Amino acid sequence: MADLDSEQQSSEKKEMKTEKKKRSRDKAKILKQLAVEAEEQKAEKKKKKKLKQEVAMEDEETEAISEEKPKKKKQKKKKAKIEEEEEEEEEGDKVEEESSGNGIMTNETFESLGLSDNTYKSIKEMGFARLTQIQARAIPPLMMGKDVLGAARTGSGKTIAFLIPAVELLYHVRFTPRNGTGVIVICPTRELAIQSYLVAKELLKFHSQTVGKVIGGENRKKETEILVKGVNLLVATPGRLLDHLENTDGFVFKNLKFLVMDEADRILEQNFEEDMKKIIKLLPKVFLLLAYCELTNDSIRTQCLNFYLLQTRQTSLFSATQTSKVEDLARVSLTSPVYIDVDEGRKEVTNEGLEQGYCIVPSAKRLLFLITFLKRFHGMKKIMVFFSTCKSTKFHADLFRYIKIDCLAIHGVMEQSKRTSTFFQFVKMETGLLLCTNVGARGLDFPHVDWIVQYDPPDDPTEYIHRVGRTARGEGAKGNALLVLTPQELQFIQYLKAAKIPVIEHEFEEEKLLNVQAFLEKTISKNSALSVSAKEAYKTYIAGYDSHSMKDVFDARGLVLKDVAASFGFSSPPTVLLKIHRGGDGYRSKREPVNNKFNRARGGGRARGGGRARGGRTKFERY
Ligand SMILES: Nc1ncnc2c1ncn2[C@@H]1O[C@H](COP(=O)(O)OP(=O)(O)OP(=O)(O)O)[C@@H](O)[C@H]1O
Repeated sequence: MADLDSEQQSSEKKEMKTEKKKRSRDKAKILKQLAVEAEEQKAEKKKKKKLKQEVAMEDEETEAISEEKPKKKKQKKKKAKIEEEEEEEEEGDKVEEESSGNGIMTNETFESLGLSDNTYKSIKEMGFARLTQIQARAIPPLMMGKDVLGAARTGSGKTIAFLIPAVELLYHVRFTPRNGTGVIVICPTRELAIQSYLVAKELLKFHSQTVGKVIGGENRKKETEILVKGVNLLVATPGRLLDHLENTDGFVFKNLKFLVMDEADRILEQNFEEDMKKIIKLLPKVFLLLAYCELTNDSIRTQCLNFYLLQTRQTSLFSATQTSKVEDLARVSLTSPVYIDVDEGRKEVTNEGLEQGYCIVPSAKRLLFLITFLKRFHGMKKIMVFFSTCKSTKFHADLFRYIKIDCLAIHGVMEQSKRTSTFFQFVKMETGLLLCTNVGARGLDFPHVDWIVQYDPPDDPTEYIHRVGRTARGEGAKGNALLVLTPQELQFIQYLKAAKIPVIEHEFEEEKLLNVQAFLEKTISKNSALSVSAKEAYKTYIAGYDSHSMKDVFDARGLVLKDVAASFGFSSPPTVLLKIHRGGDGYRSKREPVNNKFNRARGGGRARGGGRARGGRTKFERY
């Protein structure tokens, strides 16, 4: 037996060694490539800066002698101001980079946490040795039973920061299936719930406690069967969780001890708010029962009884961005919460390895710009492109496939099985293209994404932060982000800067665009399926635009329909019924004031009312 063990151990060691070698080889390869890219980018930046200075000088001269239209002049002024700020920031950044470290890791080890052997074994298998900052600061108080409000940048390991204490709690209280659910983790999207469920499953691999998920779009009957058998750690999306809480007999949740809201600011936005209120009302607030009958050691039993029966349900809220709503909930519902803001005082809210740029593209040229970009990087990089509506995502996917740009797509009006398989397909890809709505914006941990392209602008800086957070995740990781704005939308850059998001301008080079507008128009007009898809996309794009909450920047009244139509492959605007709210309160309510990160300005939180708000109007699907 001992021989077998040592044989197994040595073969495990060998496997680990080979795996480690492979990883460090991959890493070295990536680092080498990144170094080359960084050099190229540096040279490119220098060239651009010089060019900008020359253009600025020329502009100044022409401005002095010409009588420009006031609107154009205003835009130019705005641009100049932004450029000036960019340069100042670049200088400032250099000083900051030199003076402060930018890592997310600590020197603390998982061993130092005093975890159960089985949890520790899983963590070792996952390849983690040291704690990230949020883990070092959140795990100890959570394991002491405290409520935690945790904020840390995207990709910094928040998931296991709350899952490790959850697993440890279930283990120490000795939960069994018949005790039902002891931990619920609520996630805003189905894909994120699947991802977190898989991490929880890995952490529970050597434990006896059970794990499950309930998410919209999946087979409800199967979920019911699993819930009735007893799921100790349950990951859920809000709507489906509420459904089971209200309607599933045999779902035991009276023993709930720990509730986690991942992406809490999103979960507390308007379209989840009603569900969340009901969920919180239904869930127990005080521990009622423990698995103490199964404890054999009397003193431990007494300790557990004393400790846990006095406790209220532990609650924890996590996100990279926080809004006043999260703080309000924390104030009302959490018991003496521990506030952890890992990135307090950082000059930037996004990751250091992220190169962020924007490009001012005239509305009529947007599609050509995107196709030119994709043709350049397609097949060599892993790219995510964000659209504002489901129909627009679908149309672009249909079109790209037709013109032989392979792509995947994820949006809210797809069958869940297709969504899930697409999600896993993109996880596995080394290079590839994923078109998506904001279902892809939060929490998803696709490895090694090179580019995030925001083809349609985000609703606000908060959404921007989460979208770009799909790249440059983890210690030392790099990535690129590109925001496409029309000249009328330039003002959005000011909001990004106010939210501490560093973006630089990339020159729009019209002469470099692929000359395929006529080809696209012909292709779309000849293919009836594409044509219908394009019309739907065009219509929802305008409806989405009209409902934008930042009306000072994204005002549908400023759209030139002929140009918008061109970006959907039409030679003239198609005949569709458009309802633009000229007075303009849209379907989505105003943004919350910028008030993130525990009363510190960070991104712009905002309540959403778009999409299929419960009981509200169904206008178009944004997710
Ligand atoms: N201690 C660690 N050491 C190394 N890698 C880690 C560690 N903890 C987590 N990771 C890895 O870092 C990546 C990002 O983690 P995670 O998805 O939890 O980030 P997050 O903070 O929740 O991001 P987001 O805000 O986008 O949801 C994952 O691939 C995860 O496996």
